[in-house]
Amino acid sequence: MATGGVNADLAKERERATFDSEQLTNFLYRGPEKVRRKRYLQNLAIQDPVFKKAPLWAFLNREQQYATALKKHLHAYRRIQELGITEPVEKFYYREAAAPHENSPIGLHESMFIPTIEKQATEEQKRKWLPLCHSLKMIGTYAQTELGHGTFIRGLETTATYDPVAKEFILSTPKLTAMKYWPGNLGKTTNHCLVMAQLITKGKNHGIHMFMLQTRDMETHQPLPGIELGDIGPKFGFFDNDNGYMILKDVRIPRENMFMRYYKVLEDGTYVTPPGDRLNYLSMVLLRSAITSMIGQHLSQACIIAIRYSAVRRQTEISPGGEEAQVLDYQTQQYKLFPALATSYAMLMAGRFMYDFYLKTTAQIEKGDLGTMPQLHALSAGLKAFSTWECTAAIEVCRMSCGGHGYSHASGIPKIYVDATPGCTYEGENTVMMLQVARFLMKMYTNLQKGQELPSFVQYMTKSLDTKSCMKEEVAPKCLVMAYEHRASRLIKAAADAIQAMVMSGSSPQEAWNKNTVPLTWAALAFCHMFVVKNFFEMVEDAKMDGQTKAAFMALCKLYAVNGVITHLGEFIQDGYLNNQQVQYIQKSLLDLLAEIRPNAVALVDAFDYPDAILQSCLGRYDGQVYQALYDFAKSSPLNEKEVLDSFFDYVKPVQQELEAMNQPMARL
Ligand SMILES: CCCCC/C=C\C/C=C\C/C=C\C/C=C\CCCC(=O)SCCNC(=O)CCNC(=O)[C@H](O)C(C)(C)COP(=O)(O)OP(=O)(O)OC[C@H]1O[C@@H](n2cnc3c(N)ncnc32)[C@H](O)[C@@H]1OP(=O)(O)O
Ligand SMILES: Cc1cc2nc3c(=O)[nH]c(=O)nc-3n(C[C@H](O)[C@H](O)[C@H](O)COP(=O)(O)OP(=O)(O)OC[C@H]3O[C@@H](n4cnc5c(N)ncnc54)[C@H](O)[C@@H]3O)c2cc1C
Repeated sequence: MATGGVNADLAKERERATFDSEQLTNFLYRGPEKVRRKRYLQNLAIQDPVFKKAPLWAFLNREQQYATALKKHLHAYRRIQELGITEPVEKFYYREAAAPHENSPIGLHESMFIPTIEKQATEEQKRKWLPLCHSLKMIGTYAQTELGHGTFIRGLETTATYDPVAKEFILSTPKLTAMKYWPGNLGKTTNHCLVMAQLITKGKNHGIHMFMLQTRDMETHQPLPGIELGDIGPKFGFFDNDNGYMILKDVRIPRENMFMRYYKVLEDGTYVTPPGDRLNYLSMVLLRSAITSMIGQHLSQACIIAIRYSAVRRQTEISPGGEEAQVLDYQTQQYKLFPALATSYAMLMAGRFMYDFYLKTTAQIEKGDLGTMPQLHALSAGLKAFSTWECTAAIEVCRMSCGGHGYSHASGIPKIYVDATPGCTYEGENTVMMLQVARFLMKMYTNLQKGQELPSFVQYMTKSLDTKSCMKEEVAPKCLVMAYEHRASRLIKAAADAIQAMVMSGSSPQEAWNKNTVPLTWAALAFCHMFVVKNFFEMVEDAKMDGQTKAAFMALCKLYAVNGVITHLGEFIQDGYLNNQQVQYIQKSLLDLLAEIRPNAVALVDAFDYPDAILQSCLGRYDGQVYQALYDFAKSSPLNEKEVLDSFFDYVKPVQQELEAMNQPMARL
């Protein structure tokens, strides 16, 4: 039954593209040399027999999924050291190819535990802990969230009480709600964690601080005395990770286990005031800064799968007796998939900006300049929330656009979705993050009213904005960006005015804030949306690539902006900024852009450059041989190992016999 070769429709798609997808790949990965290196590292992992031989996660139970993910990620960790790979992005390429769609049980060790030691520990602490971390003698995680509190971290209830006689902290879980609950890999994998706890010294509570806690014996891996911990059970996704719970019964740790780079408790219990507020929130900021790119990649994978499949899938004769159309030719299918594709590129660009901004700002913080921390916090919180909301919604659109096959794990999309969607919750629940952005924007608005200078990315607020759009029949990027600026400014002003009016008429600032959190999130969302649109246009304009590639890229960028206006039309027209005629221009532009992107759709997803071995999708295969792959997937289902299952004899047969007996004429008498 094997067909072989590249599916004819998909081959045609690649021939008709107006640009060379390799050019866009080079731009996405920052140059041809980096693309070569990425492919080299990915191939090394793909060819490694340890990874190659492992069974597909979809056919394993949870315990097996955990064990396989652990085995693969530990092997990858060792190989990365052997190969001398040190760049974070290169480690990422290798790991992603080594264990595609499998979340690392030592992921938080690498993404939060080690970076926190590097950034928040003293030189002495680093000397002691980092070598043990690198050799995996110490495997750690980030234990902050509790059963009762995840968002409001000032309300955490775990305590760290200093005993100046023993020169130790006593870590305690005073009540049920204070139990640590959710930290990744806390349950079974790790033997250490960073604990966030209320610091109490000399009878005074100084708020939450970070402590290093050993949870398990480093040889036997048994929990240490006074520590109860375990796995929290199966979840919506992240099956392969042991998110954990932990109860601390007066566990003593040495004074030196408090993270003391910025915060200090002296031997006699004196608390030394830190150089700035919220420096111990920096580990969260790191992950938030990385999430926008990460979620953009999740969506890009879903787009490859859905778009390649839509080019192969034929359904319904367009005219009676005629050929069935490729579903990608339906305008409605394009309206589902091309905005999703544009969103993935938009987020990859926003993620690129965000991570560079993080590196720049943290370099300043390292030098003691904390001035840009509020901007870093606002941008990382806002882009994390905006990107995870947009991308997870779009992944689900991609899944449904594959019809029934999208619902099967054979498509690969359900797993992408369940592992992406907690990004809306972890590292700061999205609504809460949007309200942090709003807090920053309100402050900027007040500063503006006082005539103060604003940071560059909110300077558009200082422009006296036109009341009418410059939009013409030829929908120009400049007018689109101005429309987004106008909408954001208007919504920021509306929220600020509403709060100010309530305060003027006697409400407290808190009351006025709490009665306006919905308009505040509208303002924050509009700000983030504008930021992403503007950044996308700027990055496309600055991109060094040939004219045809740039034109194809620009069409996507315009579609992202145009589609956003249509989706949020009410907010763009509420004050008459856009008139009926201009809205019609934008609607027409949307349809024109769908048609313009159509011939390039497959090339635009090929540019993401994901090998089949990473995608692991029967529908997203490069060769388009989806039907053979679906058949092979079905055949490999463990339910097919036996022709007749034991459950047939255990359950079906006895009930059949009982029913037969009940339905005998004699039995009814
Ligand atoms: C080596 C590279 C590795 C890179 C990694 C790469 C890839 C890995 C990526 C992903 C890994 C994949 C999977 C991992 C899977 C899961 C990991 C999940 C881990 C977690 O899930 S781990 C727990 C996270 N859990 C939270 O995320 C809690 C959210 N909750 C909060 O975060 C706070 O509770 C908040 C903000 C709601 C309120 O905090 P609050 O009550 O203290 O503050 P308040 O609202 O009163 O504001 C007072 C003043 O503080 C300012 N302020 C606040 N935060 C700031 C900050 N961060 N920086 C600077 N300023 C800040 C305000 O702006 C304001 O400023 P002002 O006064 O000037 O207005
Ligand atoms: C897969 C996964 C991995 C995780 N890994 C870790 C980890 O490694 N370490 C760790 O410490 N934690 C971890 N967490 C926990 C995670 O960080 C928290 O769940 C998250 O911060 C949200 O907090 P919460 O659960 O308390 O939500 P809640 O705050 O209880 O949210 C519930 C609802 O209340 C709303 N809400 C709450 N406060 C406000 C407010 N002030 N204003 C308006 N609305 C509000 C929210 O918008 C939401 O709709 C993980 C969670 C998941 C799902």
